[in-house]
Amino acid sequence: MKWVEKYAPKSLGDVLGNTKLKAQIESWAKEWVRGESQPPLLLVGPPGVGKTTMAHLVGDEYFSETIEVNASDKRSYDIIKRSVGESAQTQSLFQDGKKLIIIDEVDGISGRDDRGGSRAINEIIKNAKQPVILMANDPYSKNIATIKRNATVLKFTKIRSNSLNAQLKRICQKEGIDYDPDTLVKLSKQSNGDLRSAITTLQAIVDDNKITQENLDVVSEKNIKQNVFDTLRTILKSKNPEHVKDAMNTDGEPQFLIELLAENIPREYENVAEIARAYEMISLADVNLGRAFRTQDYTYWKYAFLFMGRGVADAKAETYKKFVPYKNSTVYSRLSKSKKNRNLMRDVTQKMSRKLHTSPKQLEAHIPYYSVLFEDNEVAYDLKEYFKLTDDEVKLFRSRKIPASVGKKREKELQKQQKEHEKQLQERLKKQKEQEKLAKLNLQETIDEKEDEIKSNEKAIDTEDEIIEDQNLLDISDIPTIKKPKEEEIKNETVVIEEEPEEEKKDKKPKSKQTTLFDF
Ligand SMILES: Nc1ncnc2c1ncn2[C@@H]1O[C@H](COP(=O)(O)OP(=O)(O)OP(=O)(O)O)[C@@H](O)[C@H]1O
Repeated sequence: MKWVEKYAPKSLGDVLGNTKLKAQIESWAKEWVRGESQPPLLLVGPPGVGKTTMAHLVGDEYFSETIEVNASDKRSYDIIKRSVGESAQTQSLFQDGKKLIIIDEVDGISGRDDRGGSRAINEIIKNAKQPVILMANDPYSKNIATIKRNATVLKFTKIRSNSLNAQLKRICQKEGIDYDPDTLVKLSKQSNGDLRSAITTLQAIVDDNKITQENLDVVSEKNIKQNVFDTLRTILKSKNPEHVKDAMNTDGEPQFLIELLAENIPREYENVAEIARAYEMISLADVNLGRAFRTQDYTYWKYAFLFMGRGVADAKAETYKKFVPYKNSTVYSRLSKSKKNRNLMRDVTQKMSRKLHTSPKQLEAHIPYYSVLFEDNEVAYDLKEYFKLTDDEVKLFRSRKIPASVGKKREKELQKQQKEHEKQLQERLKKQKEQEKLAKLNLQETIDEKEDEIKSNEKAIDTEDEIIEDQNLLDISDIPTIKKPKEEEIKNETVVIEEEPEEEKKDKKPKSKQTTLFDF
């Protein structure tokens, strides 16, 4: 069931906001009940603030019957003339209490329309013998200038976002929906005081019993000026050209509206010919939209809006008074899912690329191979830890969660491995120290040996010195004699040193000679 209806106020006390106006309407109703005729009330204000709701609750609580008509509906105008018109101008035959007449969308009627128009309505309300409540959105519409003079005008204001937020929370709690409080605050703010729009959007964005920021973002992007679901509702529910035109004042993407219409036309329209006509209209809208984009000639844009707005609205012969649960476009919910996946892919590949020193784009191509690796629980756990992935990010590779037991087991194993590693490290250090110690000892030994060697060398040198000294003390006769050169020898500039005979030399050599290290 549509939540705006399910959670509509059941009594005047449940209506949020506009409390002074509520009291004013109640005292007006009480006057009627006391038999005091009152001028009609004209409730004006933005959509979705409870004007219609309040009017109906007043009817339920103070009058015997409520008759509601739409001022812009030709069939409704006939009703006004035939039954409401009469009952509005005459007393009931049976005097069984007053009938409240509610005339909605009076700003949509045109004085030029010969079957109705503001003149007819003015006639009715001037001579009203029954309580009449009229409703309009635009207080400055020239269509209601005369009506305003004949009625008490009550201006409704937007509902505060705090009250909206509280109501949305209540609905979520009653529906057992898992909600993110920040998303509700955001939705309340962007609903711009329109409770109907807030509740409709809330119901549309529920996905898998959850309300997430992402779902809201997908709708919000297309939902800037007029809530796109309200535009959809107006096109499908109304035949009033002015209202449809106003509803088209949405900054949302026209393509999104086309998708929404395509999804919901067969939910609202029952007649096959109407459905065919409506689809023909959105097909023409689509063609013109394509032309607008291709040619950059935005005249086509205007045609696109006319086809999807007036075209679809006029495809029905009469408006349907029934409850219709509109659905968000499946195209966009699919897009929302793929947007979610794209974001996931981007986050994961960025994390992995930092570790692997490769580009995220390249990694994207390898995801299927990683998925195969992720099939094994322990490998999946190790990869998750290594790349520092979150549980949600692991979902990119495998749908099953990594069992908690695997994590505990791997942690224990890792701790054991760490201990083993530390032990090995300690042993290696110990060995290294021992080796260093041994090397030191060897070095000391070599140093000692060398020192001994040096010492013995020094000793040898001392002995040699002694020998040399001894040799210095040898007999002068050992020195070879230098003969005086003859005159002719001097002339030849040659000096002949007379050598001793070898035999004699041998005899003159020292008797013993010590061998030193240097002789080797
Ligand atoms: N003041 C409110 N208190 C509680 N619920 C509200 C209030 N206003 C709107 N709603 C919810 O929104 C639904 C639509 O409100 P309603 O039709 O009364 O708005 P409206 O002001 O008449 O809008 P419109 O001008 O478009 O007809 C209600 O059924 C109810 O669920």
